[in-house]
Amino acid sequence: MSDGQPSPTSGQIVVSGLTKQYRNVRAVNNLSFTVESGRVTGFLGPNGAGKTTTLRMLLNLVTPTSGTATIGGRRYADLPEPLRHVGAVLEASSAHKGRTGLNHLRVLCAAAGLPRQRADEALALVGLTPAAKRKFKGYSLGMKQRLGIAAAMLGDPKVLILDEPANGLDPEGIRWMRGFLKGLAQEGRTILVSSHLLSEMQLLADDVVIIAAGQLVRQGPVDQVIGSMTQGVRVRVRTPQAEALAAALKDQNATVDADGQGALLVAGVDAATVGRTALTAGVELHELTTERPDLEGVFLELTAGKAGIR
Ligand SMILES: Nc1ncnc2c1ncn2[C@@H]1O[C@H](COP(=O)(O)OP(=O)(O)OP(=O)(O)O)[C@@H](O)[C@H]1O
Repeated sequence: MSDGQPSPTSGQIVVSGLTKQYRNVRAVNNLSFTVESGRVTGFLGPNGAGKTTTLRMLLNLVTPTSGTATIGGRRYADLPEPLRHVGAVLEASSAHKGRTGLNHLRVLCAAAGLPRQRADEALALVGLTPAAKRKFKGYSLGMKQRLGIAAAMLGDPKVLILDEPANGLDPEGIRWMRGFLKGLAQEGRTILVSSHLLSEMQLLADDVVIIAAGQLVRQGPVDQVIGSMTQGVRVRVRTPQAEALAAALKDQNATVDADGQGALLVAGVDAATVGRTALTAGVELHELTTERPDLEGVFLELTAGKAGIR
């Protein structure tokens, strides 16, 4: 759009100054972030950080104490036909035990005024067609998760919001989920996924929003968030003249450790400085690599001291 405003059909999520005060706990505290279309955004935080409360406010299931949360510029409550805009899976799907997966979805279609064939289409989308006529009580946890996603996809929404969708899934289920969500993002949809499985987020998410104790800690593309961390960044260097190089680097106030496999790990200076120091000292280099911490390390560092139990 030329004026830069999100249109009602856009899938941009904007959370602005969002706060939820329960009697004794400020579950969410002046939280602001944006989630863009065409990307998978990981919503991360330790237990009790306020992720579920934020998602519930986004979906009008919890009333904010202050602040706003909008999807395509509108609050969820103001969306016409919200199921056609936003699909959500907040907990493992529940359905009438004796009902088949297909019938469960048909009931939801009828209630939402959606065409009946959307039930078959949504089942096919999540690969559950072979189990369409089986009763829900016989579904595995993975199948229940897929059925929950099928229900969220009934309205062919532009925005999909999932709370811990990988919980309880086996590696094959997690792999399927990753491919499925990435595919939806490639179609231009907005995918917001909460998780505490950081290693999974590193494989799945394009962007991350990290919160702790109800507040924003960091937001941005996964690579940038990891790259912005200076602590934990080290330079791995291999040289036949380790002692000479270590001495020259220590003169630059770098910290130098042996990695036990014949290389040096240098902290406190960047790779360019290590290379220049080696050149000046007449030291031959066989390897010079910058090592960044993974998302797990970044997450622990960013949320350190912000206890999850409040
Ligand atoms: N209805 C409620 N009444 C009182 N306190 C609540 C309520 N819902 C959540 N809280 C508190 O708000 C804080 C945030 O909870 P929330 O469930 O949003 O966190 P979370 O990040 O989703 O955690 P988890 O990863 O453990 O699910 C917690 O301290 C929780 O105990």
